[in-house]
Amino acid sequence: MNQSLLDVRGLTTSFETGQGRLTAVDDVSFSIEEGEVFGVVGESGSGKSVTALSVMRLLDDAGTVEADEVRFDGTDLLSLSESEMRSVRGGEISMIFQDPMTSLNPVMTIGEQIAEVVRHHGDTGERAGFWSEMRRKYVTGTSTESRSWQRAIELLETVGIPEPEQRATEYPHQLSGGMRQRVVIAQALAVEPDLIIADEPVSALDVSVQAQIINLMKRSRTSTVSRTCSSRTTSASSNTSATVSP
Ligand SMILES: Nc1ncnc2c1ncn2[C@@H]1O[C@H](COP(=O)(O)OP(=O)(O)OP(=O)(O)O)[C@@H](O)[C@H]1O
Repeated sequence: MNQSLLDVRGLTTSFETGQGRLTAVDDVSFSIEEGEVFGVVGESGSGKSVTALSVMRLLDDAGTVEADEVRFDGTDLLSLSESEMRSVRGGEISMIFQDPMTSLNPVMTIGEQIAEVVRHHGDTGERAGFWSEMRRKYVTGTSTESRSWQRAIELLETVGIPEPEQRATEYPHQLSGGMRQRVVIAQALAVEPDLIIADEPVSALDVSVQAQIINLMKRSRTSTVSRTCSSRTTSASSNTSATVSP
């Protein structure tokens, strides 16, 4: 049987509210193939964000998520423990939100924020260990810190930030909105994800910058770092699923 990268069947998410139970996502099913751009479209409040957050298991306790299946690369996401799910979020699936300020730490330079993601990803991948780190530092002369910082600068360059070495030392408030969103994309790419879920990644940006960011995301899909890019560019009514092929 041909397996999709992400298979969602019968996803239903509801919230307990003061006015009773609200069903925000009602029996939604869709599949995303490797390399595919998938868009969810619908009016405001129709459940697009809640769909993405349900798949990522990022809803607070108020939300109840039920589904016949939420399977990513063969793994049933609903059956994973919270720590297993955290490693999926920090590795195979990245999420980009509408407002980059909510994703960035205001008191940390952007270079350090990306480098931290690179280090974390390296840790989960290769599990360096004290002696390998010492060998790297004193025999090859490169520490994990300097390699991850270098990688952060490369990623800033990839997402089109001018003078990346200088920018890497700056804080989020020193960047324009478009640059901040590029930084968030660089962070998302740093984990070399198989799937990027983007929740209106450009709606807070100027029209000309929107086009640049969309093009950047399209390019990342065809590069070796990111095989699949799922993008929610507009809004979907509940019970609607849409597959948009590139
Ligand atoms: N934590 C919550 N508690 C209660 N209701 C919620 C919660 N989160 C979302 N909702 C409700 O779920 C419904 C769907 O919200 P959602 O944010 O998914 O809409 P959307 O399609 O992304 O809208 P928009 O395009 O405006 O961002 C809305 O009615 C919203 O009020």
